[in-house]
Amino acid sequence: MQTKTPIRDLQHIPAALQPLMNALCEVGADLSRTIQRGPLGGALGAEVGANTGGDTQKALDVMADEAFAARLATADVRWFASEEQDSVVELDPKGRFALAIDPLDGSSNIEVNVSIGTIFSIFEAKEDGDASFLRPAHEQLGGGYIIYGPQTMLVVTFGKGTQEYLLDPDSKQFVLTQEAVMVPSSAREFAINASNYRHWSKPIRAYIDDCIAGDEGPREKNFNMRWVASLVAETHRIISRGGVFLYPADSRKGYEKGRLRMVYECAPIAFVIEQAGGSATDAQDRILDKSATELHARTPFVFGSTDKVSRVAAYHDLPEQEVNALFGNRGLFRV
Ligand SMILES: O=P(O)(O)OC[C@H]1O[C@](O)(COP(=O)(O)O)[C@@H](O)[C@@H]1O
Ligand SMILES: [Mg+2]
Ligand SMILES: [Mg+2]
Repeated sequence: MQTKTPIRDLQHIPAALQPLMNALCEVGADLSRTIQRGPLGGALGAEVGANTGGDTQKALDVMADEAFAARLATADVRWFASEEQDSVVELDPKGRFALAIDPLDGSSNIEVNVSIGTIFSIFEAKEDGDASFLRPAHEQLGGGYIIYGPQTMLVVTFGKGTQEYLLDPDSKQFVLTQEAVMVPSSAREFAINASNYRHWSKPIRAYIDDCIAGDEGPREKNFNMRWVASLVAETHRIISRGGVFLYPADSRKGYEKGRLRMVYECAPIAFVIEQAGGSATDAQDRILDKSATELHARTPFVFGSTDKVSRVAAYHDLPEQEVNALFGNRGLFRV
């Protein structure tokens, strides 16, 4: 009898990466169950320490990190880089790949029963651990996320479109549900943590001011706003119904380059979004053309429908007097 693989439909996954992807999904399915059991399995949201970035580590962050590292050690992975570890770890000296991971994204939502996720990025391993990750993001072989929500899903790209899989709770396998995910271009929706308004740069404020001004402003139409505080959940909404996400740089100490991490958050999400027909920038320049300078480096991040991402960049090219103008007087973007 053939044994069941964690992913049922393997046809879009390059053969060399199938062991790695099956390992990721095996742990993802286990985590999904742990998350569903919530407090029945212990205090998943209990604070247990802090990581290199100074973020609080919760029990589930550490549990997820350990589970992925243990399982990936036998999945052809040489270098393992995690949000929860200070530096790159060598798992298998003979492994062909380097994998960067945010084992648990959206930690602040663990206790409140809101969608959280795992984000991962795959490169060919180099001799040096750091050099395997500090390279142009377009060199990724694969990137994606698992979302633990009402449904658990895998969304992934290997450079030939973006595919979506659903974890079937009956068979416990990830089943292919979409072969070519496309970001819809129609949504009038933006996602940003608006509590940071006073810390933003003028172009970001101007862009958001004009969205909020709705049909009375230069855009002459109304917009809706969302903020889940789970990057994976925001990505999944944008992949499903369009819109734009912004986590810009701001003037708070430690947020000079925004909050999100280039290697294991922004690079893989950018890859998934571009392969689904959308765009991803640092507010001006394409993320996939950039390289992280260090493992835990942050970058401003804007992604979603291409027209919206381009418009955010265009606000950065406005003459000073246009950016400063109250929305009612900003002429260049009148539709
Ligand atoms: O609390 P803020 O500043 O709005 O930040 C929310 C962002 O932080 C994150 O939770 C950071 O990820 P982690 O939970 O992996 O640290 C993102 O998922 C989310 O987009
Ligand atoms: Mg994260
Ligand atoms: Mg995390």
